[in-house]
Amino acid sequence: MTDRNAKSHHPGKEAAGRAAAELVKDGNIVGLGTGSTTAYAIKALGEKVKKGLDIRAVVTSYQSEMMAIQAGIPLTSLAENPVLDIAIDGADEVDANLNVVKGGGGAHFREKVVSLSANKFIVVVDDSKISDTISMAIPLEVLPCARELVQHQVAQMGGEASIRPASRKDGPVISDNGNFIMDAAFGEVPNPQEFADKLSNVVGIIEHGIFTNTDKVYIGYKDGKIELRE
Ligand SMILES: O=C[C@H](O)[C@H](O)[C@H](O)COP(=O)(O)O
Repeated sequence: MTDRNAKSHHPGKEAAGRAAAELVKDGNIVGLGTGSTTAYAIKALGEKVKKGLDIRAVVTSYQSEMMAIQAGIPLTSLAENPVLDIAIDGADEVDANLNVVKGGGGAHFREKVVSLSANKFIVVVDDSKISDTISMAIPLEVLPCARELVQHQVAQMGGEASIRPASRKDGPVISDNGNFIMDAAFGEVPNPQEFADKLSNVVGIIEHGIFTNTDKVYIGYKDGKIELRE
């Protein structure tokens, strides 16, 4: 997993984020994901809004809310706009069939709600996120009182779920929705759709980090070049 607190400029992430921002059209309602790569898309959209682009955005976290406000992007909600034209978001791992794993920042629940509300779901990553097959531990948002039950059910599926420790406080990472974030290691996940369905049946998991609804992925490289997969 990348260093989430790294503040240094990342040309690959910037190239991918800016490329996705180019897809946004005047009048669009836009879903804004969370994380360091989406941050570049939010910045680029803010620059376009200052030049007259008329959009409204639905955020996926306190982080993207703060970034959008700072960038001057007008906000709306799914209550007011249940169907979004486009959602742009980062990912932690992308497989050869554009299945992605998200939730390295614990925001995948609202990110999934927003991505499934959008007509187009665009993923932005740097090339370090690409792999043939999903193999990272899958982030889970878990109801706190169900943590032991979730660990037990994940073990029955052949995995091992652990509570994600917070880095600047004692105890677990608490999501923006007030739940625990756990990470479940299963090794390689060769059939993400089937596996996602199984995880959705685990009682106590509010949402898992496997997304199978990606339309396009922009991959940014260190030299600023971009690759589009769709
Ligand atoms: O929970 C966090 C989100 O799913 C992020 O979009 C994902 O972790 C990728 O973040 P980054 O672009 O910072 O690597």
